[in-house]
Amino acid sequence: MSDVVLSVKDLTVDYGRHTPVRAVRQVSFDLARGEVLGIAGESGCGKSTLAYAITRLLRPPARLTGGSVTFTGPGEDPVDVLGLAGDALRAFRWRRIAMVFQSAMNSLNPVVTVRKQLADVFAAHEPDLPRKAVEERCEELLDLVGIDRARLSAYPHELSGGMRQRVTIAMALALRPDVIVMDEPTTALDVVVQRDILDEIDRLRELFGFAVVFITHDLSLLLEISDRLAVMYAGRFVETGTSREILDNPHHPYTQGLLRSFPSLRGDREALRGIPGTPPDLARLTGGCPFAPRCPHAFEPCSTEPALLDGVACHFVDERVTA
Ligand SMILES: Nc1ncnc2c1ncn2[C@@H]1O[C@H](COP(=O)(O)OP(=O)(O)OP(=O)(O)O)[C@@H](O)[C@H]1O
Repeated sequence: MSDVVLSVKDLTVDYGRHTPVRAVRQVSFDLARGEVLGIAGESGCGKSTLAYAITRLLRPPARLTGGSVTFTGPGEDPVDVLGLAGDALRAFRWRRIAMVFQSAMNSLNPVVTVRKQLADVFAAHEPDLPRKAVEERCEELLDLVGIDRARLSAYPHELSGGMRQRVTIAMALALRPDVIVMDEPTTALDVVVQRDILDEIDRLRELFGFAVVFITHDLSLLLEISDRLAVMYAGRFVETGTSREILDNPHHPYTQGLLRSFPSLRGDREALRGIPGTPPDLARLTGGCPFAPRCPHAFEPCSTEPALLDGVACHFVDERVTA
């Protein structure tokens, strides 16, 4: 049995047709069953676009223009996710891959009770489930995410931000998916609530064994919760490795800069230094390394874009390795 539940190869997404902006450029990764893959990068680097592409939630003007996404359930044949349509696609979402978005308020309907929002997932995907069984499943889901069952009758605005995010996690868990894609799920929450939710996600993952693609700009948070990490810049993965490798020995100058930009949740206190400059405008990429204008090590070879070799896309690193 393959240990890989999701395999993404050379995925490419453009916005617009005439002068397209390439927001995701040839991204590839394998996600093992039960593993947490963290994807880090600054605002606008294409993280959300990648998440939407994997879950088939892209909307125009975004277009998938290349690559493949393959899902393999335990003991099952691989499924070409990009080829799914209609009922097959609807059945696939939630049941196999679920998504948790940054803003719980945007994914919850403000005029519908928690009970009805959870029950709607079952109505759509398990329409034969009797009412009583649905009620029990909704209660169990709230138990799982640590919310009192009495809150089933609440409307989203009656819950705190942390509770609302727990409800969206409960919804994602409803059909016991194999993969949950989480896009900045804790960014809008204060640090203490953020910590509680991360612990909760970890506990639920231990319990159910789903794999997680966890997306955030906060690299230090990802280092804590991820087995493996991918650092994204200008639509591409520029460094990949285990969290340990990246924490102990970051190679790419951008990864090094990101690590200095966030306070470590553990370890020594160090002065924070941001990365000078701003991320590139994806509509104006020149063909060279997109990080070169901000890079302290930029030199002549950076006028061409480096390939991702042995987990890092950087001419300066390549030169040191081969020197
Ligand atoms: N609706 C749109 N139309 C045109 N271009 C878009 C659109 N949405 C995003 N883009 C382009 O795609 C790029 C990637 O956006 P995306 O939202 O995926 O980045 P992100 O890393 O998730 O950022 P954030 O953390 O701010 O959400 C943007 O920099 C922008 O150039």
